[in-house]
Amino acid sequence: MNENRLPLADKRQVRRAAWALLRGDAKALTMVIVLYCLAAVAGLAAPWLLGEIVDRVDSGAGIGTVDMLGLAIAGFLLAQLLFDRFGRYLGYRYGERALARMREDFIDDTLRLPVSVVERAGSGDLMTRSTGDVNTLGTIVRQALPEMVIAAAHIVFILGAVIVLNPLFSLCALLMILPLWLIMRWYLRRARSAYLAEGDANTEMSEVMAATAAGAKTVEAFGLADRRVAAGDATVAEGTRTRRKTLWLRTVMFPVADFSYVLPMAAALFFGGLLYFNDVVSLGVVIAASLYLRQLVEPLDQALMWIEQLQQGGASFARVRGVAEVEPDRVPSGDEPVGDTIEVTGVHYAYTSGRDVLHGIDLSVRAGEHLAVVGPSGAGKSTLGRLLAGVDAPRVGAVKVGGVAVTDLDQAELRRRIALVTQDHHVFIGTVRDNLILAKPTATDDEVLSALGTVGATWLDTLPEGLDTQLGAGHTELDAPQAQQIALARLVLADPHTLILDEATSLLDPTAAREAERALAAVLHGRTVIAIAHRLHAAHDADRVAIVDGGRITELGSHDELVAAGGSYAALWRSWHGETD
Ligand SMILES: Nc1ncnc2c1ncn2[C@@H]1O[C@H](COP(=O)(O)OP(=O)(O)OP(=O)(O)O)[C@@H](O)[C@H]1O
Repeated sequence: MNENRLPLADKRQVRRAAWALLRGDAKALTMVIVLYCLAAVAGLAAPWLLGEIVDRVDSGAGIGTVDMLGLAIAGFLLAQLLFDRFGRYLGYRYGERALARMREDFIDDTLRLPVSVVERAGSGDLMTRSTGDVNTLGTIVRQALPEMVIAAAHIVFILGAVIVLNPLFSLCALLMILPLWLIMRWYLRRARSAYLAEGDANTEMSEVMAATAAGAKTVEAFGLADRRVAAGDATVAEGTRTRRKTLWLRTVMFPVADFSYVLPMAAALFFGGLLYFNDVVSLGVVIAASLYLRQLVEPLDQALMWIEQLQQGGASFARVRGVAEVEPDRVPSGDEPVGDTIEVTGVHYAYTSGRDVLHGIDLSVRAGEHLAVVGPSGAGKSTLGRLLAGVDAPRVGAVKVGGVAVTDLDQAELRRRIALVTQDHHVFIGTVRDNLILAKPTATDDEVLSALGTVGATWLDTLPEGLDTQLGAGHTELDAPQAQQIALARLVLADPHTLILDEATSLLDPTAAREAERALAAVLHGRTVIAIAHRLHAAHDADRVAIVDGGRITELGSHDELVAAGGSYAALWRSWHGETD
């Protein structure tokens, strides 16, 4: 497995998490189990009462007794129905609540993940866990779990009833348990890989067919028909082979299971008959025991049906819980920064060990200074930005704010001081207000409006419901400059003293960029700004410019100083200036 992938929870962690999930609503769960047990107990009455009827009629009882016992059977069946109905009702509600708790925990765990871990794992991994795996768990918690508990309650009580009736008959049940256990073990060991292979073969088959159909003209032009037919034949052959394998598994498993189901009843009738004729048990007991053993079939069948799902659920739970097992990438030291100066000393950084992309960066940015970082593609500018913003920690050296390493600060504390602004300006589904107050949950409407005013978001007045306007897919959609203004207004509300801008305006078209830069200028005012810039005029306006090349700062000074020094910045400036002239 890719070492950057998010971890999987091990068996012990899955067990602990499942237990915590079940215990989270213990009262409701107890109630559900009690109702299921009552339903199972009520279900035991009918076979026993039928046996009683036979015994009593055998010993000369009249129609009145039969009527009374028949009525009792009806009563117990009704009770079973009611217990079962309320048990299921509460069980499904319990399942929904457990699922909601699990989803909330998953979101909490996801939000706690260090940014660098998510980036390395890739968002696809997290997406699969939050969709596919959470849905699988939904089916388990909603359906498989209640059905398994119901089945387990029935199995336990039916076996208990058989033992109470006559322990000899419980041996008949064993006749079924052993072959069932063996065949299921045999089946489950092979089923997973066989079904996965069948799925893969199906995918391969449709891909080859689709490619042949899509490229029909090319196939014809180059006379590739025979080769494509051969490729198609090969995938069909593989599809047939894998299907035969799964079919074979089923044709062994189902008959053995079906045969196992009838064994106890047949044995109960055979041995029961012998015992009856030897006056060891009454006819009623034989009938009741045979009916109980017949009753075992349904819950066992259900349990077997869900076992495979539960196995899949276990794998999904390991993936979902794995997110909670990611270690935090920092432990806050509790030190309070003194002042807002940023100091970078002797910083080296490598994405892959042994290959540094920053080779000893020293830099001091005083509070309120505007520093532009320029340099060729791949020079390490963004990497430096990430270290300054505390997303990653340097391999060697230190990045400090007010004398404290940025990665020694608690995440929330760090974001109150330093914010990284990139090209991504996400607008969340929700109202305009929701989109803004996530930067400062306590912000009043006046503060929100003032923040939007600062970044020149005059379009707010044209929205149908002002701050209450719903944004996002299916609602009001904002264009790129508006989305950027939302992002900038969030910064105004969050009010960090330092902003790291990583090409924050480069994705916008030039007209939009000018507008955005005006908004940006309003936000930057009075803060320390480290701007990774494509456009040299941003460098011209900065207090100082740092040229990063090959993972080192090669030039550092004011625009005028660097132009006067006649180095690479001066050359760049001359060529850019010349071009724009
Ligand atoms: N996630 C990553 N994993 C491995 N290497 C990376 C990663 N991100 C960047 N690099 C490498 O680190 C070096 C510096 O990249 P960085 O993105 O910091 O440069 P940059 O100066 O910002 O470039 P650009 O202007 O093109 O964005 C490059 O060689 C790049 O290939």
